[in-house]
Amino acid sequence: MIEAVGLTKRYGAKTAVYNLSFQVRPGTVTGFLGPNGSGKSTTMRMILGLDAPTTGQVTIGGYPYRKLPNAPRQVGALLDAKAVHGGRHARNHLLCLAQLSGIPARRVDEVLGVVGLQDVAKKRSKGFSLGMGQRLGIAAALLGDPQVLLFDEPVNGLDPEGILWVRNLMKSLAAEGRTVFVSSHLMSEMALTAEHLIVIGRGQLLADMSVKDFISHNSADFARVRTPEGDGQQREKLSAALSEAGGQVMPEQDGALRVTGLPLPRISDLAHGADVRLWELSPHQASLEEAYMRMTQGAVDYRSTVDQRAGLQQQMPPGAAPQGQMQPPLPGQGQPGWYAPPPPQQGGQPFAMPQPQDGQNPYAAAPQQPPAAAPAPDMSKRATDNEDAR
Ligand SMILES: Nc1ncnc2c1ncn2[C@@H]1O[C@H](COP(=O)(O)OP(=O)(O)OP(=O)(O)O)[C@@H](O)[C@H]1O
Repeated sequence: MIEAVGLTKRYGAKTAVYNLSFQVRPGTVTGFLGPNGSGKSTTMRMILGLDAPTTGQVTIGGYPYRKLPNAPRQVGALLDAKAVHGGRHARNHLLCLAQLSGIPARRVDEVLGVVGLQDVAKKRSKGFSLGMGQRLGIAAALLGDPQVLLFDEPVNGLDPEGILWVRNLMKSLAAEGRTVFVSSHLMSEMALTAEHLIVIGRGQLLADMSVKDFISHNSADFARVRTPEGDGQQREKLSAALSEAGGQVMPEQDGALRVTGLPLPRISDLAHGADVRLWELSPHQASLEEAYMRMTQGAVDYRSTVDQRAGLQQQMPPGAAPQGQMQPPLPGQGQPGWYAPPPPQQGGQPFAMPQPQDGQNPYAAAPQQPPAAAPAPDMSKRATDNEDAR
């Protein structure tokens, strides 16, 4: 098990990680999520003893990495697949690592087979593609047959077959009872790979829960309802009936209505009662990506005054429309990358604020102006992050 307690890392005036406490348990794949620059790599480096915490501690099986007996055989990691001597053959690279840790040479051939590089074992790694480099990095992580594995963006550069292979590999390692901690920006992939999530934003813990709970806490299931095309009157009539019955109705770009707060049979009955024909009535579950974007967009809303979309979202939460009156679509609404505000059960909170662990939550006191101890928001980078989200 990996355990972080009050982990904080400052680089001069920059706080990369602040008061982070979490556990990564064996037997499941734990995903590590957070926007660019949120502190994931810094946290992983501290777990691996490559960076010293400013305060707090992180242990593996009860020991800091540097005090762990026979660490390379207990912990394997892929941090930066490019950190390889490019002039060496893949096999020689692994042989060097194996010799340093007292691992027998036959294990090198085993892991080359596991990652599918046996045919290029005698090729210099500088000629490797991004995906081949990732496979070599994964082979190095597996070399000591460790119980604890950390992977920073393992699917980076892999083709679909490679992504599927990594997914199955992570799951099978966890199923063997190992501790598997993996970061990724690919939400769809994380949803298929991880069972548990640790989400950080600006170096602080935002969520530590199962994928299932994360999605249900940060999104709302909804129904999509479609009336006959070109019949705006029917659509308005249905919208009024649904709103009157307590539903939240939002028009989508393609003319459908997104409804929350009413079960499907009730929507059907209300449509029938209003004499409105339906062309579509379908249930939809929010994706991990949607839940994640809501949470992290919410974090951006909380800080930024430059994100126009944030302002729009705050002005028009779901259900804010007067009863029976349909709001026009928000700019971008219904387009890929548009994410509705958090569901009403979150009480309008922009995101699940981390609870103070030592009474010093830096965001609680002055939400718009973090004190020096807190990770300072990088406004230029945040704007770029939001561009990515769109
Ligand atoms: N050695 C360092 N010196 C100064 N600042 C650093 C150093 N390492 C990281 N940082 C800063 O700490 C913050 C967290 O960086 P980190 O690389 O841990 O984030 P990340 O979540 O891994 O990002 P990404 O998803 O982009 O890989 C960033 O603002 C980064 O610029």
